[in-house]
Amino acid sequence: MKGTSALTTLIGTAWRAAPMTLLWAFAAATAGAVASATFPLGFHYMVDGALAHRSDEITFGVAVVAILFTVATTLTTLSVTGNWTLTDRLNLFVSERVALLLSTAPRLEHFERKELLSEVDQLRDDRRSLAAAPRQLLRAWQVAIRGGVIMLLLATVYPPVMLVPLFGLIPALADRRAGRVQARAGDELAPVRRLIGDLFTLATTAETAKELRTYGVTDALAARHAALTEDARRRDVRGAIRGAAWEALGWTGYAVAFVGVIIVLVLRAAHGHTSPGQVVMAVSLMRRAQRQIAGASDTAGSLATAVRTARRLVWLEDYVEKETRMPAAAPVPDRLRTGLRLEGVGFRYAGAAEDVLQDLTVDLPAGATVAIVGENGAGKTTLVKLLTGMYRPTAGRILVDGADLAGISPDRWRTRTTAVFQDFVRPNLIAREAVGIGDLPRIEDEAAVGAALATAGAEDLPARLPQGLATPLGRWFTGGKELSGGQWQRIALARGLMRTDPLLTVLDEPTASLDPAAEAELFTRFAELSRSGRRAGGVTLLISHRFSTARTADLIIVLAGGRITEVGDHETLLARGGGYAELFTLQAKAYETG
Ligand SMILES: Nc1ncnc2c1ncn2[C@@H]1O[C@H](COP(=O)(O)OP(=O)(O)OP(=O)(O)O)[C@@H](O)[C@H]1O
Repeated sequence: MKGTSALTTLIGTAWRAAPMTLLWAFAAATAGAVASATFPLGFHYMVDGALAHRSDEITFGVAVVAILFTVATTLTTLSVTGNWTLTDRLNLFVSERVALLLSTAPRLEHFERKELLSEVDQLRDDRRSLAAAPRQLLRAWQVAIRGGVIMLLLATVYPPVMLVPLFGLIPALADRRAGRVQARAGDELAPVRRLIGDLFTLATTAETAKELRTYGVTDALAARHAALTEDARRRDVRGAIRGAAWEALGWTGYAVAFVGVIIVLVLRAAHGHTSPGQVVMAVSLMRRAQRQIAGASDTAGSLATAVRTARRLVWLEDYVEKETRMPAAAPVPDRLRTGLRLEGVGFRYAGAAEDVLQDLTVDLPAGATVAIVGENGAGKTTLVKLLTGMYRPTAGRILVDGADLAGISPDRWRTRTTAVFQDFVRPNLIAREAVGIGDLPRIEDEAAVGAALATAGAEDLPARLPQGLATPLGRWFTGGKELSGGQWQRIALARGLMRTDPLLTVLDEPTASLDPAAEAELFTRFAELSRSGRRAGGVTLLISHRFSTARTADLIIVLAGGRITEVGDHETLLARGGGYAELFTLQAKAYETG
């Protein structure tokens, strides 16, 4: 689907959203355009009537101007109101569509790859231009009608004058060129603007304020923000000047041609080939023609932005559709029989120079608790992203009971996985919902929410909240209750416990603000749940830097530099005396002496 048919889709949407408004706006725009282009006809009768001392002609001329001018202004005002109603409805539609598409794309690559991110940013910024597209099209329609009527009236004066509107092509083409120059400058600036926005958020958000002040980097951040803004401003101005130069060139060309035509008309009147009234009408019409051309080039510019944005929307629709479409999506098994298997799995982030994971082959047996340990940057979280289906391996495959995960719809796979991440979300919702969104169909189920909180070690939290589970959490609400870091963490854990029969449960260092004993106890609870739920054969995966927790897992995978260096249970790995044994002993000693 191309941009133009995307516009057709939008007009279709406008029709569905507000058919009567669209009809009304169209009718008012058409009648208003005819009336506003025709009223200079009255000047012709007024001037020639006055020169011939004919009062009936003067009266007719005055009536034509008065009636048509009033009709034109009234209809234009009314059609503008209709147009804005239309734009508002479409704006809502397009914003919802963009939000829905971005949030339902099954994988997260579009938030990662720079070229996709720029497309998404531009689409977010320009989405209003799409909503304005039907309004712009109506304006273009009015310009066409006015242009046609003006040409007809000019033909009655002196047919060659009909060519005058064509001179308007010179500035129109120059304006389009200027628009392209500015749009290119805008595209080039998109990444810089994103960075400026990020820096601004960083410098003005409560969550980051603490650390920034501690390290005294606020001034440096402000300086970086100022430097980037200045750079963006300079590039912006340069683009604007280049655009303005093109515009000036075009309009100078038009002015020369316009003055030339007026001289010709005056000479014709002097020789009696044209009446003075017709000259006045023609000059007025030519000025209106000039305004139509300026309006047309504005409309063309806005429509060009709308078409570009429509293409981006269509690209996003296609991208999400392609990502979601699975030729013959394999079903998610009801329960795991053999488990998950990594087979030569490798991964490289888009645009990165090196693989983050290489040749991982390991079995995660059904019902097992598995710990992944490894230094910072070893690739643990990346492996989780692959197992939860957010990203696809760039080499090898992940098997779910022997079936390739790539063949299972990511959405369906995700209904059977649950995860708690290190950088968990702190949703400003009421407490029940902040936990309940872990299993949407049961978001209102207080018993399930209470049970999840209890397993997460926060059974007493509702009693401490002023309105129990109905208490709004966070600072967004007036009267919302802000929680401590540890309390938010328990909420996140409870959220991760809402699903009762996951095939994969991931705990990616969600317990950083708990002490080692509390972390180990929580992991044991998750493991017990997983064992008691062995009917579904789910795998529980824990990422932790604490060996005291990892040791309780059925299977420990040691990752180093993106490769698996050791696999086995705690006893086996300890007996082997390798890297795991060394680090475990070191950590145990540190706890003893600490
Ligand atoms: N979005 C990304 N784009 C490019 N590279 C990334 C991205 N996320 C992570 N990496 C790189 O991948 C490597 C592994 O990162 P990952 O987050 O998987 O490590 P980790 O073992 O979970 O580390 P940690 O223990 O510090 O959380 C790192 O070198 C990191 O720089």
